[in-house]
Formats: sequence, structure tokens, C-alpha cells
Amino acid sequence: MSDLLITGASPLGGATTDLLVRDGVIAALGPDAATDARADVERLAADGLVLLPGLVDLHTHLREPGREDAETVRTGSAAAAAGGFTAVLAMANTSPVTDTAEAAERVLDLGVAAGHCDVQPIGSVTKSLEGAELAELGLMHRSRARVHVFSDDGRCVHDARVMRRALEYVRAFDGVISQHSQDPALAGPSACCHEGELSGRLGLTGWPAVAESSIIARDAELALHTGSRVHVAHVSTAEGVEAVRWAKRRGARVTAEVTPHHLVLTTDLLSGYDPVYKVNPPLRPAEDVEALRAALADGTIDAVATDHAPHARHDKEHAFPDAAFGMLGLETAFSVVHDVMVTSGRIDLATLAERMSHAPARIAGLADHGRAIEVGAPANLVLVDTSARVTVDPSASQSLSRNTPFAGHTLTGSVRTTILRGRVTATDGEVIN
Ligand SMILES: NC(=O)N[C@@H](CC(=O)O)C(=O)O
Ligand SMILES: [Zn+2]
Ligand SMILES: [Zn+2]
Repeated sequence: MSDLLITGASPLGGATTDLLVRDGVIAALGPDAATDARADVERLAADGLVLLPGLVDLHTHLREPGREDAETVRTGSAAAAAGGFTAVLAMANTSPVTDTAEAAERVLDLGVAAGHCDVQPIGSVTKSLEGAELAELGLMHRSRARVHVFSDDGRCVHDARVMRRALEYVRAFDGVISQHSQDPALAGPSACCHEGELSGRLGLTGWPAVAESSIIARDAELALHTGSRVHVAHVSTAEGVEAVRWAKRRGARVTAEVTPHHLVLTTDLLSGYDPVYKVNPPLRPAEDVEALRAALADGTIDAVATDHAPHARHDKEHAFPDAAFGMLGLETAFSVVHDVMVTSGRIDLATLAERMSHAPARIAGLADHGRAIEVGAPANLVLVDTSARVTVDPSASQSLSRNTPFAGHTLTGSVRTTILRGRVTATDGEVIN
């Protein structure tokens, strides 16, 4: 593998510099970086571009095995690379579920074979996501896949006794349970939107905010009781944010993520019954969106995670109550977050890097990702153009699915080039293999 020399880039938006990568690792940084380069060095001119650590997604649905018509590990990880990600955590709600060491190793191997980014499997908490018997947590952790994060995402681990046992179990290896915080008893099987004035008018059953906040509070108590780590997936309400804030104040080992879509889209979009806006947890009112932005800025919410949830047309294009839940997220995440949080002045680029790279890598225990940009660190990087205006075009997506809610949105900030261990994996939305 030849050396890679990146010239004129601005790390985290600071002073420009050159950067030399050798054998997948940052070998030199600074105005003299080029002097050490070998003759066959590959050059990448990055004038005007910002260099960030490669993005890390704590919450991606890749659909393989089972629903390869919606996404595969290959297509989903290609979308990730196009979106600036160098690592994604693959959710366990596939068919069959990732609830054994073999299943986790298979997802890992599919990711390596695709080569677009690191694919780290998440194991389920319970067998077949049934909420009753614990899955093979220890075996998954000790397998080649080194599973660290466990989740029944798509469903809430609602039985407190099961959640307690899972937390006790993963404490031995400092594992973490990522919880889809939603009390099924407070929502019911037909819920499909935010419970409020609009759901009544639309004649749809809603989830109340308390279905989210009450599970977060309960899990914080269990985290304190067991000394284990809980990660709150896709927090979506102001009440949920308050529960996370309270949990952290009490010293519970609780972290939280927010999706890009919950940072910008609101429940009133549902008035046209377009299923592209159907997602779980649902889009919420503007007050909740504002609370999520504030919490992401002040660190109550640790990370952005996409909850990339591809669905085939024949599952999504139905009457609203019958359509599948979920939205694409990997290719638009950076632009959405940059536009709503950085362009608006609410956070700086270093904080964006913290929320989209450093923190998710730390939470997931990924040692090679989310590192500071310094000599000796693996060259997992992304170059972004912070002033480019991009209009989202679903037909250009690397995903097999097309269910993006951002079609036609114009956003400031775009991903230019993604670099995995010194190798360019994507440029301007196209993957390179
Ligand atoms: N987010 C969604 O609306 N759907 C997810 C499941 C989930 O994240 O709960 C999916 O698997 O499609
Ligand atoms: Zn979920
Ligand atoms: Zn999910």
C-alpha cells in the first residue's frame, strides 16, 4: 500500500496542514509532512476542506441476513462510507436475530468482505428479541466479533428483571445495553405517531412522551443498582432529555444518542399521512426538537446516531398505519447535523467531531476510531466541505432503499472524502473499492 499525502487540510477547522499516512497510520503531520513521503505517494489536495476523525454510527440497521431486498451489509456499509463513516454498529434485529456468536461473526465477516467501513455487530439482549431469555451475551463478547454493545432495538427490554440480569451480566466486561426506551404498556401495538393534539385530529394512535422518559428513569435506577452502563437509543422528547440529565446528575453510567431526523423534523409533517415520515420513536413537536438541540449542545446527549432504517418500497408505501417504521440516515447525517448545529452556531466543529466520532467510538469501545488526529493514530478520517450547499437526491444513494425524509432538502456542509486506515473508501458520494 502506497503512502497517502493529504495537503492543505484544516483539522477541525483550525490552521491548515499536511498529513502523511503510511501503513494505515498517521505518520507525519505539519508543513514538513511531505518530506518523508515515498516516491510513489498518492496525493490528495484538500485545500479549503476540513479534516475530521471518521464518523462512527452507534445505530445502523443493515438488514442482512433476512431482508436483503432492503439493504445488505455491503450496500449499507457503502452508504456509510459515502456519508463519512469509518465504523458502524449493526443492529441485531435481523432475521434471524444476531443472538449467537456465530451470527455476530457472520455480520463481522460480511463487513470485512465488503471493505467499505468497519462493521461492528451489536448482539441482541434476549433470544429472538422476545424479551424473556438472555441471548448468548458472554459468547458473543468472547467471539471474534468482540461484541460490546447489546440491544433489542425495535423493541424495548420492558421486563425490569430481564434488564437487571442483562446489566449484571455485561458488567464483567464493561459491556453496554442500548435500550429502545419505550414502555409498550403505555403505547400499545397500534401506536404510530406522537401522542398529542395532532394524533387525535389525524385519528392515529400515539406514543406519549412518558412511555420514553419512564423507561429511561427506570433503567438509570438499574444502572445505579448494578454499576453497569445503559445507553439510551434515539431519545426523542424533552421529558426523555430531562430523565437523562437527572440520571447523569445522580452518577448513573448512562449515555444517550439523538438521530439527525429528530433534530430537525417535527410531527406536523404527518398531516399529509406520508409514510416516509413514519419512524419509531415518532417525530415530535417543535418544543421537543429544541430540547434535543440544546441537550446535544450541552452534552446531556453524548452522541448523534443515525438509526439508518432502510425499507423496501413494498413495505413502506402503504396507508400510514400499515407502513414500516424507519428512515434512511447514513448519507445525510453529516449534512443535517452540520446544517442545524454548526452553521447555526450552536456547536463548533470540534463538538461535532465529539458527538459524531469520539463519543460513539468511546461508548462502543472501538479503539481504532474516534481518535485525535495525531501521529500514531489509525488514519480513519473524513474530509468535509463546510460551505458547500447540497440538495439531497435519493436516486444517488448507495443504499438499496429510498426512504429518506430529506429528499430535496438543501443543506450546508457536505462529505467529500472518507478514509479508512489510509485508503480512500468514498469520494463525493461514490464508493471506491
Ligand atoms: N427506527 C425505526 O423506525 N425502525 C427501526 C427499529 C428501531 O430503531 O426501533 C427498524 O428496524 O426499522
Ligand atoms: Zn429503536
Ligand atoms: Zn433502530
